[in-house]
Amino acid sequence: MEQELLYPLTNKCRFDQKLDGLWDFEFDRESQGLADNWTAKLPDPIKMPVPASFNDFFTDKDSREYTGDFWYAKRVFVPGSLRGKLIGLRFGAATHRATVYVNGQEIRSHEGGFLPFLADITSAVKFDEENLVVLEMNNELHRDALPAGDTAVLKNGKKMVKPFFDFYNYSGLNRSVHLVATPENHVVDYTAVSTLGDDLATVHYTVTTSQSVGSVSVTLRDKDDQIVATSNGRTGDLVVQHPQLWNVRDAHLYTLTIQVTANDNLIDEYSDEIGIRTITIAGHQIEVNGQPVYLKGFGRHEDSIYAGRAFDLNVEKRDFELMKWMGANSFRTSHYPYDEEVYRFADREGFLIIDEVPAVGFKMAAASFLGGLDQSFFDGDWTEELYKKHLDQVTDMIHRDKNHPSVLAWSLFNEPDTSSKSAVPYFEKMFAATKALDPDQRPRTFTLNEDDTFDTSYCKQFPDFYLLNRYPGWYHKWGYEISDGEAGLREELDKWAASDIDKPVVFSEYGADTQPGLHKLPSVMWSEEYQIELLQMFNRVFDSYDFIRGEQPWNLADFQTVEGNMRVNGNKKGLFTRDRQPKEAAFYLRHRWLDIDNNF
Ligand SMILES: CCC[C@@H]1NC[C@@H](O)[C@H](O)[C@H]1C(=O)O
Repeated sequence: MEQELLYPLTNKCRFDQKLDGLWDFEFDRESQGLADNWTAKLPDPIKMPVPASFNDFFTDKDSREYTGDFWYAKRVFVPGSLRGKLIGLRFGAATHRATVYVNGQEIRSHEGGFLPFLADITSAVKFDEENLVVLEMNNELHRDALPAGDTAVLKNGKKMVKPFFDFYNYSGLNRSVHLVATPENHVVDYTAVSTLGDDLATVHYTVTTSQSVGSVSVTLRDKDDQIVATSNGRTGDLVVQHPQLWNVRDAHLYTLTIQVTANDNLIDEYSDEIGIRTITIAGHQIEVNGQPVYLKGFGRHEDSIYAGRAFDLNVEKRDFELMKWMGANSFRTSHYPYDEEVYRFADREGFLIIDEVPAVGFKMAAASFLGGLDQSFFDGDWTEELYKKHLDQVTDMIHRDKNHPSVLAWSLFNEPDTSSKSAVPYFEKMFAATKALDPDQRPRTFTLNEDDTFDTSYCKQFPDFYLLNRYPGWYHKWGYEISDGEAGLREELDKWAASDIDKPVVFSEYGADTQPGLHKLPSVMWSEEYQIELLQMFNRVFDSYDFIRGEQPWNLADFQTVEGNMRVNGNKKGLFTRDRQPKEAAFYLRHRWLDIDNNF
């Protein structure tokens, strides 16, 4: 669990320099790099862009599919002007695990390929000189790690990942690396939680500093840079008269500035943009500022050609333009926390985010889809170690993202195996352990997959609202049989309706693989016509039940997966192609969504 996850910035007290660009890179096929002193020098490196996944740059399959240890290295100049400060390297994401060395000194390790971590290199750094930064990394999948899978050893001795999930195991330094410097006495973390009154709002804040000395003052400014509230102390209330509330697709942000002073000297300063809003679940309604919202959006992936799972500001900008064009207002960070810039986009644009940890593949049926066993996942002897890593990553996700107004809820699993009783103790522990992590107490949930229905899931008691992944018309009752698929879906929803459950239901996945340009009259599966017919079927169902409070088809865009006889160079359920151009269904769904008010 990380102590310092604040987003880096440069100001009078702090220094932040992105180390994007070409790093040295080398596969360590024999896992001998450490023994052969690669921490001092990579023997025969190539150049590798950062941020980027290494996989798709290569033209040979051994490199693209490489599984095992690999190393990055870069010489980093640290200016002498930073003397007296804490010097760090902040990694946005190192997938899936890394150990950091500076000038040959081991600094720290980190497990978890989708969340940031800070390496304090103060003791190893040389000022006004180049410093050798080296990372030893590994991208193997294991059942006791997130995301879950296996790593097989082929007869030729090469390793190969067997994901229990449906996205490609893109690996590397997928997000930016920052050289950062902060004062020894600095702001480590803050929280800001809003409550609303009659034409006023109260932002209750807490500030954590690395040392107990020094005074803390907090100022809130509006978009015109006018001070609207101030307070002193490491905890307190900022009372805002006539607040401009953050709303869905009507975002208003304030700048919160924290200053640490001692003897009238400014020691540290940290600023961030926050939104004043509340999130509540009221019966079967999801409410923002006490107003019901209806979620229109997507499951997504951080995925694009060339750099794989790398965060790419250009792709993110295009994705938001597409989602706004569609009339969307939300998305799920399927199936892992995304780059921090994504949440800042959503804060500015007024999008709601269901923030998800990579607790994906916790289901042996998914593994059997890829040749695994058929036992219940939570019976495995790996669950104790898995739970530790799972809780660690939920904790860091909430710690990192808790101050974003866009974050609506936390998704603690994607499609876990809850149709076995052995899942219940694991869920009991996880939901109990995470209850108090979010100062804003946002709802917690997980997605129920195809096999985990109203009748078969043993874990319906845990989530604050339900996310349903349902695939009639694709994975079963497909083609001309889709009418039976609709009937079966309605039968299940009739049971939800007849039950005493009064919580919102959001459809978080449904869709059909569609080859762009494939047309058939009448339709056949994979044709653009069929994708529309399937969406029409789901929309008829959604419009029949008032407790359905959101629709997020799978997926915004086509994305890369492992090879398989059910994948045509990746998953094609996108409403847009992988290069972000619309399929016919995008126009159909846009027409529907532009007619549905955000507060419907
Ligand atoms: C029946 C499970 C569906 C599955 N759900 C998780 C996503 O990550 C996959 O891409 C999606 C699919 O197979 O299209």
